[in-house]
Amino acid sequence: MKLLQDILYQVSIKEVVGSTNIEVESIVFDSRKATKSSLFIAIKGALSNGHEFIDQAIANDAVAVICEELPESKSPDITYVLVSDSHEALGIMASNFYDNPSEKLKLIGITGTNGKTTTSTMLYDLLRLLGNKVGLISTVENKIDNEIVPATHTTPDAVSFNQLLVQMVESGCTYCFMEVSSHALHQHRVTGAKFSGAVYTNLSHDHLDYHKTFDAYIAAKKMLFDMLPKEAFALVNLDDRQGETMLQNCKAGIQRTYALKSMADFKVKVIENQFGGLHVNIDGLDLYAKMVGRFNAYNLLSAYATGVLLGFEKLDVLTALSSINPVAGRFQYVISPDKVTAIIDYAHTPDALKNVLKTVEDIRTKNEEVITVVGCGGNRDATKRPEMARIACKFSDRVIFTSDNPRNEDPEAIIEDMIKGVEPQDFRKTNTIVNRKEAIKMACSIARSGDIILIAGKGHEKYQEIKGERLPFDDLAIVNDTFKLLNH
Ligand SMILES: CC(=O)N[C@H]1[C@@H](OP(=O)(O)OP(=O)(O)OC[C@H]2O[C@@H](n3ccc(=O)[nH]c3=O)[C@H](O)[C@@H]2O)O[C@H](CO)[C@@H](O)[C@@H]1O[C@H](C)C(=O)N[C@@H](C)C(=O)N[C@H](CCC(=O)O)C(=O)O
Ligand SMILES: Nc1ncnc2c1ncn2[C@@H]1O[C@H](COP(=O)(O)OP(=O)(O)OP(=O)(O)O)[C@@H](O)[C@H]1O
Ligand SMILES: N[C@H](CCC[C@H](N)C(=O)O)C(=O)O
Ligand SMILES: [Mg+2]
Repeated sequence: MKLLQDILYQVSIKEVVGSTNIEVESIVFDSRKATKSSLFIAIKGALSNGHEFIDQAIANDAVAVICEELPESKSPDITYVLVSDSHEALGIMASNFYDNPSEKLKLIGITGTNGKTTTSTMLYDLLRLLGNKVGLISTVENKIDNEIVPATHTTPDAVSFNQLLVQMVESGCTYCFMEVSSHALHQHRVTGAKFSGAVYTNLSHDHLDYHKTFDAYIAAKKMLFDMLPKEAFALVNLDDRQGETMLQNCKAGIQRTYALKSMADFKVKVIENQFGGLHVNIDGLDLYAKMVGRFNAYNLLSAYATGVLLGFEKLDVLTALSSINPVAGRFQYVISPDKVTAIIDYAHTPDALKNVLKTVEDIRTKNEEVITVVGCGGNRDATKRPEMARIACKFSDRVIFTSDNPRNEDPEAIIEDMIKGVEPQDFRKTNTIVNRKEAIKMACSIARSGDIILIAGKGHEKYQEIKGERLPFDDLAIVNDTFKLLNH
């Protein structure tokens, strides 16, 4: 229970109709979730306009409404607060309503196109190994110390996010590492939170369906750095073109860079990259890590730098990093008795796919074939489809185009979009099998001893989303079953 006037602290208000000296029991942005004494925030969304549900929220006993347009007919017992940006107001109010939980632990945000889950999970594992109670908010799962809370989004909505932080604080967590997606930043899901640090991984082609232009995508990512207070640290990848952009006008008192190629505060050198893992040199010290791929050298380095910026001893950080296991579905591989290697990887952007296939190229002997099974998600950026198909062909000997999560799109139409990117000389390498399970089975059955199969796009996901339904699906389980069946 909280007074509306306290929840409104720091919200930019244009007009108030009614009293703000009223008690609020819950804060909701979905009219269907309004109950007795709820505060309802009307949001103009991608699919519908929450302003059309104000009366429904009131019918469900909401006592106050936050909106960008005042309704023509108002209920006399309801307080209406007019704001210029409901999303922003929701972020600030959710934090106020839950007593600003982000101020009660060290919250570190990780943003960028690729590497967020890997880096935040590494940091969660690292800080636990260093003896702390830690929270994690990620695509794969959320964690309150060692309790798993299933994730629905990469970054939860403002209310769920603050609720998770409250649970972390109550469980004694002193750190929380969280992925901050560009959608979340643009929709102000984390506005109002106090970050102790922010990490930038990289920026490449994704989500142009939502942000429309690359500049708008950059601006969304930069919001995390613009939010940082003076006491915070900002850590950016200087090998990435937008690394320095993130630091422009950033108020964080500690600003540090990391890189493989450029001059930076934190540097890493890759000594060996093999299926067994990475041998790197960080700050003059050797690290043998279980992760595979040069891109993971960036993730290891940013995790190391974050550990050091949080005040931990360099050697302790490196020792802990060497024992951390890779994240599920990120370059996760199985080798059949017949020596066929199948890699399951969450690469669902052109850059990620290129990185993974280049890693395979680095490691392979060239006597074998690389067979890639790949699809693209429906209801997501369609312009990455031809790019991903072109890259798959460029770095593979054979490619099977298939479905990812078609969502509400026609899977065959998605594959047609992909095929537009195939260069004429590469057509002979390609096949289309719309059914993902059949595509994986086919890849396993044509592979000969020594060959490498890459199954890209779905990584850890345990479902396939088709027409609003999430059907059980598991790339890794299908590979294991097929290998068994084939006696490979
Ligand atoms: C495009 C997008 O990001 N949409 C997110 C957004 O929904 P929205 O505000 O656009 O919702 P809407 O359906 O148009 O409804 C507008 C408003 O009317 C309300 N409403 C609606 C119906 C009703 O009867 N009553 C009512 O009050 C809704 O509750 C909402 O407040 O806000 C919702 C609450 O936070 C999210 O669940 C929803 O995520 C959708 C499901 C989604 O798929 N999002 C993906 C793209 C996403 O966010 N992905 C990123 C990761 C991407 C990456 O980095 O790879 C993530 O962070 O997960
Ligand atoms: N630092 C990196 N640079 C480039 N590619 C990477 C990097 N780290 C991981 N990848 C590739 O991107 C894929 C996704 O990695 P990860 O899940 O860590 O990214 P993410 O940013 O969390 O993605 P999402 O936006 O879906 O949450 C991996 O499977 C791998 O192919
Ligand atoms: N967080 C990403 C995940 C994409 C995963 C891929 N399997 C797909 O469905 O496109 C998104 O929502 O765009
Ligand atoms: Mg993620």
